[in-house]
Amino acid sequence: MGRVPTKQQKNNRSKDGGDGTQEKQKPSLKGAERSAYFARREAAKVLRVVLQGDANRRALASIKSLIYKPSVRNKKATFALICQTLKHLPIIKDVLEASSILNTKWKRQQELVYIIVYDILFGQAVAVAGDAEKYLMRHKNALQSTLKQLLLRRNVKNVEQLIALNQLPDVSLPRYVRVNTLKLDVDSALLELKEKYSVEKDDLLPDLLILPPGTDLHDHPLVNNGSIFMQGKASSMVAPALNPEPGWEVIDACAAPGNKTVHLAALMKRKGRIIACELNKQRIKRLKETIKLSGASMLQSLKLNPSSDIHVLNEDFLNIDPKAPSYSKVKAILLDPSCSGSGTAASRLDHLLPSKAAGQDTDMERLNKLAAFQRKALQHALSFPAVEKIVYSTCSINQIENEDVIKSVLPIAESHGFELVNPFAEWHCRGLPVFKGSENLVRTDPAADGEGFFIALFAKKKNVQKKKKHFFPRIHTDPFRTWLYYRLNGP
Ligand SMILES: C[S@@+](CC[C@H](N)C(=O)[O-])C[C@H]1O[C@@H](n2cnc3c(N)ncnc32)[C@H](O)[C@@H]1O
Repeated sequence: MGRVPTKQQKNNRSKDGGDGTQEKQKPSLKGAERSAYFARREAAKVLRVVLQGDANRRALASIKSLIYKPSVRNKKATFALICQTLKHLPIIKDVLEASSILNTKWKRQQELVYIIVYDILFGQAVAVAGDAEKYLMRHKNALQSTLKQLLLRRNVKNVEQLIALNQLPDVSLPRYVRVNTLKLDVDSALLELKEKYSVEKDDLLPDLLILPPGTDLHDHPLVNNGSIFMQGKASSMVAPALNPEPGWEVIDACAAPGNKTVHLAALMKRKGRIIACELNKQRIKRLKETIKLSGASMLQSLKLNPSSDIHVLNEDFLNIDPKAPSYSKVKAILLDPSCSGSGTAASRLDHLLPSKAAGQDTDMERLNKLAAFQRKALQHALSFPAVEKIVYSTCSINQIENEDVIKSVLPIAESHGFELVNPFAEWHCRGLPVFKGSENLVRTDPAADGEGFFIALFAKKKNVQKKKKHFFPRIHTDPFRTWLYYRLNGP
């Protein structure tokens, strides 16, 4: 399975066999056996992070993003091994439990055990190499006969039928890439990609290109040098929905990893200022990397005010004082808060995770907490004095995080002079019809569009903007106009 590691890679291998645990001795292996040995340990490391994140309901990263880290060398083999192991995990766990072969030592290395048991029961032949392989291969017969008994008990003929009992449909998405116009124009990107792939322009977003499903671009030079970003269509719709003008000051309220921040920078054509606010210190690093890769420049201080830059702020958005002079000119806010991620679960392969198997993700307490934060953050965004537009987005399909949030803040938004507007008139999929005006909301459908996103755009009513400029300053000196103003606008 996979490539033989290079000399450099061999030297770089950690002394612990890659799974965080000491193995007595490095086995002397050759060729494919050696590759499989290391792929299992790389896969076990990623699987540990994925399963721990899933168990805590706090995933630090998706399977794909962990695989694409430079530390994972044999990406293809490792990815396949993790997906297959996760797909078979309920069966593997049942077999291990029923066969009672794991003592405390092996339970501490359970991710590596899962991977090896996958290979023993369903995958490739396992060479007796490495302590874990040796141990599990000694129990090969017990594992195989326990699996047979399991199939009998569940009344299925084969493993495929057992898996099919709790599987979600496969999603086969086109590969979308957003051209980073800070570095490359769309036609040049199209030409370069066309040399190798079949590529089309998207009909809604001018900087988006569509490639066939499964196109593997993670090592493509245009991706590596930041000329294109592997970003889905729904995610690429959020910054254009806000459509900030070059020269504006904009806050990206929940910014990391920064895909939408740098999209804003591209749309603003290097003119204006973006404050990229992110609470999580660990994610600030990712945010800065994204900005660096995009070619946008980063500011160190909010006080400086050059023509175009991104200022990264490690801060709770809710703690930013809207009345502070530094924010007095903020004209637009992009609010893409933490959400359940239910709309991108399939593309992130979350359906393979234990907590999501058989549609168990109905943790209402968590959803209520998320919705409470989303409402608070949106209300906070509405209180910035000079703001003219706010875009709110989630990658969730849950009404509680979407329409319900908008409905609950709508009276406050209207009291600040905002209305809901429709950012993409021609878009086919709209918000759930749970209040008047929900036809302005944008949804993307996980089945038809591959991902379930939600976008709401608030804009200051035109007459409010105008009156503030021309009419309001005079109301103190003209009683009739003061009366008329309040008649028309309310208190
Ligand atoms: C959905 S992600 C944003 C994705 C980002 N807009 C992009 O397109 O790359 C939400 C982010 O908000 C951050 N966050 C959560 N609560 C926050 C808060 N109170 N203030 C600022 N950032 C917050 C999370 O750490 C997370 O990085």
